[in-house]
Amino acid sequence: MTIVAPVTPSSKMKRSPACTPGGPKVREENILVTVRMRPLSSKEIAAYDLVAWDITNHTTIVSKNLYHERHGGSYTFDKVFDPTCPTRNVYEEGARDVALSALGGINATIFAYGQTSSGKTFTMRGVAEDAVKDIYKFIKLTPEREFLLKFSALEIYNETVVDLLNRESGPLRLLDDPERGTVVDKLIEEVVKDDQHLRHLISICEAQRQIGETSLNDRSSRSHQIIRLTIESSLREDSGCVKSFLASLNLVDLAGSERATQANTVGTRLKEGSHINRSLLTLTTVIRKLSSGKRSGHIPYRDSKLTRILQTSLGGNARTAIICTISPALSHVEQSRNTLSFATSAKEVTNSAQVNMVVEKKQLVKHLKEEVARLEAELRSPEPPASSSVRSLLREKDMKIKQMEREISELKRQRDLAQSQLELEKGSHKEQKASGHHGPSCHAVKRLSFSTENDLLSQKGDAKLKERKEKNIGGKSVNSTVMLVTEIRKLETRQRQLGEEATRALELLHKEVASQRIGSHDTVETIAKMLSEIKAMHAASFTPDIVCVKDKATLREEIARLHSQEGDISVLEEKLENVQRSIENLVMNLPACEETPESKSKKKKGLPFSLSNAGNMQNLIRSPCSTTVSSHKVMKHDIENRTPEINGVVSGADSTPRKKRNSNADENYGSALRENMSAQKQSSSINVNKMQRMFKQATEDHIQSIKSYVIELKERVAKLQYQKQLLVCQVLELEEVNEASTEDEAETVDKFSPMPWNTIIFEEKRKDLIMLWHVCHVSIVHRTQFYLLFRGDPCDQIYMEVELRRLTWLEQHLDDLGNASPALLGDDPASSVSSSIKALKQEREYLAKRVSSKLSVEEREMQYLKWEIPPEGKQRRRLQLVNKLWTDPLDMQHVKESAEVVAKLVGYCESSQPISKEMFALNFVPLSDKKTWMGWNLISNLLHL
Ligand SMILES: Nc1ncnc2c1ncn2[C@@H]1O[C@H](COP(=O)(O)OP(=O)(O)OP(=O)(O)O)[C@@H](O)[C@H]1O
Repeated sequence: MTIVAPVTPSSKMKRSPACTPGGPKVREENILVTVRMRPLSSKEIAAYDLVAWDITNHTTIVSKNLYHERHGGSYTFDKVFDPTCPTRNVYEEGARDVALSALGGINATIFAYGQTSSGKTFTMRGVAEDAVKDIYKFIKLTPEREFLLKFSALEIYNETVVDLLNRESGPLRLLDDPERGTVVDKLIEEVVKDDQHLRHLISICEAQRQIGETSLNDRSSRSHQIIRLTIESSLREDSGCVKSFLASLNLVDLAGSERATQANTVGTRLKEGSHINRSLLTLTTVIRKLSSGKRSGHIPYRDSKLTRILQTSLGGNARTAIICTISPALSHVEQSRNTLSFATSAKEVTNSAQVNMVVEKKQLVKHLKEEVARLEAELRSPEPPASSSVRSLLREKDMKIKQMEREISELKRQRDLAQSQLELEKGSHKEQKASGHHGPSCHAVKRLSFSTENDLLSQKGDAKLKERKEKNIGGKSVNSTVMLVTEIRKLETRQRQLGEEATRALELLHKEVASQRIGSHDTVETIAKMLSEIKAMHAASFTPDIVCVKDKATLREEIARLHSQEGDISVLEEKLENVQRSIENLVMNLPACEETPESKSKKKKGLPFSLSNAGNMQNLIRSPCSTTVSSHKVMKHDIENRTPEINGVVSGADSTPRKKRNSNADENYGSALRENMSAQKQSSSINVNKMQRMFKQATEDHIQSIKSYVIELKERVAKLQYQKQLLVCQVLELEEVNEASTEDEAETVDKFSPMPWNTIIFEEKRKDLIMLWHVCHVSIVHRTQFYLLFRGDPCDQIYMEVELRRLTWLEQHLDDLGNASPALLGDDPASSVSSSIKALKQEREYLAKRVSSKLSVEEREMQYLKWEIPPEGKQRRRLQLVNKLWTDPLDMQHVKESAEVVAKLVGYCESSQPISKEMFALNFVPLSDKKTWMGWNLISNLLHL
């Protein structure tokens, strides 16, 4: 067989290869998806199992639809291999092209996906063997290149990464490398000597891998295995090429998805199964998301170690082939269907593979040395290598440079001339000024402002002299301006040819002309500057009513500003309190006098914030109302309650009238006091009552004015505080959003961050929940009720989120317990995973007892048939039935049907009182009504571990 450079079948190419600027070619293509169906196993034959699938052609597989009510459908892939097909064919048509891409610098990944015992390991073993053969054949056929192969292998067992070449190194960490993506820390890489060595390394890994016996597979792989071959190749030394191809080939044998009941797993196997299913669920989710074109959205690569390590191979810089393996047996038809639907999604995923090039330092140094030597030799040789055309080109350039230099020096000369003329002119202006004559601009100003003076001058018979002088001065000015303008024109025509030097000269001349024409240029500039400063000051002193928040930085600045104002605010508040106290004192100490009912009501109305009305004041101060509205209210209030003569004085809310009003009030107050004193001193002919009224009036007015000022200030304080609160809230919200979007260890936060609720998100979250229920061995009654109650209504979101949070915590908790040493578990036997399983077992037994009472004979028979419960078996049929419920978290049909059966058994469907969603409220307190909610005791036991 001849090995040719790997190519992508043209049918698979989505786009013609694009050229990355300065980089390698990028090609976007779909994942290559093939399906392999193994023969019926001896066990299946012995159990008279039937073949449930037909392979109608090389690309299509169809369900035989033996259960007419549920099964059916046909699936098309890049290739479908029947049970008679040898692995060599599977490799050639489903993996070789991709595998050999690694030799040309393109990352490649081949993985086998399928149910347990479907033939993944069987297939991958053959694929690895064939790939090794082909790689070494290719190397042999490419003598011009030098190849360096490095081998590494790992397994992911119960979410722990282990080095298969060095098991003793313990669990390995995953690191994020900005360039290389996820990297397995301290994973050993062994340089491969030859094909025999490579085969040997692969066999070591096989021997090291976690294998366990399940009822479905005597040698079931309990871990995901990734064999990585890094291939670097460069042209041999004498070629002078410094770049090498560098790529990895990943051969991935996934652990199989399994139904706990079918695989009859308990204890360790069950825990393994949970982890396997979890990571496969993440893989499925990643593939589903990538296939639905949601590449820009969040792809949960980080939810499992498997997807983290394979990230590049899933929608990234790699070519990928997936071989999906299925069992032909009818007893596994649901799992096969799941595999096929995974394969269907995978077909839609596109990768953007590119050729990865590296520069070998050693080769680069060698290449540079050679280059230097060559140049040195050229220099030493008597005849310059440049051709005659190059020489003439150089001469031409030299001439041009010289010509430009000449032009520049000419321009410089002209500029100097213009400058010296200007100097001269300036000097003559000064002289004229000193001798009492005015320059043109000054003269013009004088003409405008003091035309009478000129009239006088002409009247004095000095007109001729003046005219001559004017002509002389003005003429000189005009001449020099014209000359300068001409210079500018000249320069402008040459400007295009002469770069910077001309531009600078031109600018200079422009300035000079400008200063000649506008004598007050500087003044204008100063004024403009002042204006802008004034504007800036205005803007700075203006505090916006509504703070426009654009980003977090703006917010932080705003908060800092408010913080800095806080000191002022507290001082202000203190002052306000003092003022308020003074006001209250004043009110208390008002001189006693007879009060008419009218004046009483006036007083009451006019003092809204006296002690008796303090509550009112609080309300006004706390509310974030608009200043204008409340101020307006107050002012209106003031005006309403002011005596006519004082109203006449007070006309507005600004400080000037206020001062005026205050001083008026002071005067009134003072005069009243004086009058009062003199009244006491003098005779009783003066009306004391009238005096007292005047005195009171003046005092009240004084108080009112202070009060309205105080109210205004307090409102401003309240408004500032409200603004600050608002900003702090906004910053917190922004920070939450930021944290949620950070793809880091805080992935869990992201998982629970609120996002727009739609059916797809609901379905995804529900799938996560179902898996978590399974992994945490949650009561199946609880699962049923939750499943049936929450069907995607937007208001269900909170319940889903809370349930997810709880279960994630619980899963973690159970995980920790699982990893803890017996000593750490303490004496309480209930604090373990096994107690949860036991509780679930008890629940199943309890439900099994209800099968006879809750299902009619016909219903029972139907269910037995549907759930494939044989008439005879070790266990009672009803327990067998219940044991089959809620056992496959990946199969949504199974979940739905399980929920329906459990609902019947607990009488959920009959219940006249619908279960309220609030019972799933934010705590796990067991409900007293066991009839409605019988699952709580079990789940609460679990959660109170
Ligand atoms: N195409 C095939 N032809 C013949 N026998 C096969 C084929 N595929 C698988 N088998 C046999 O089926 C059994 C299970 O296969 P294998 O161990 O490869 O399954 P698996 O999918 O890797 O299972 P697990 O996920 O449990 O590791 C093995 O005995 C294997 O030899």
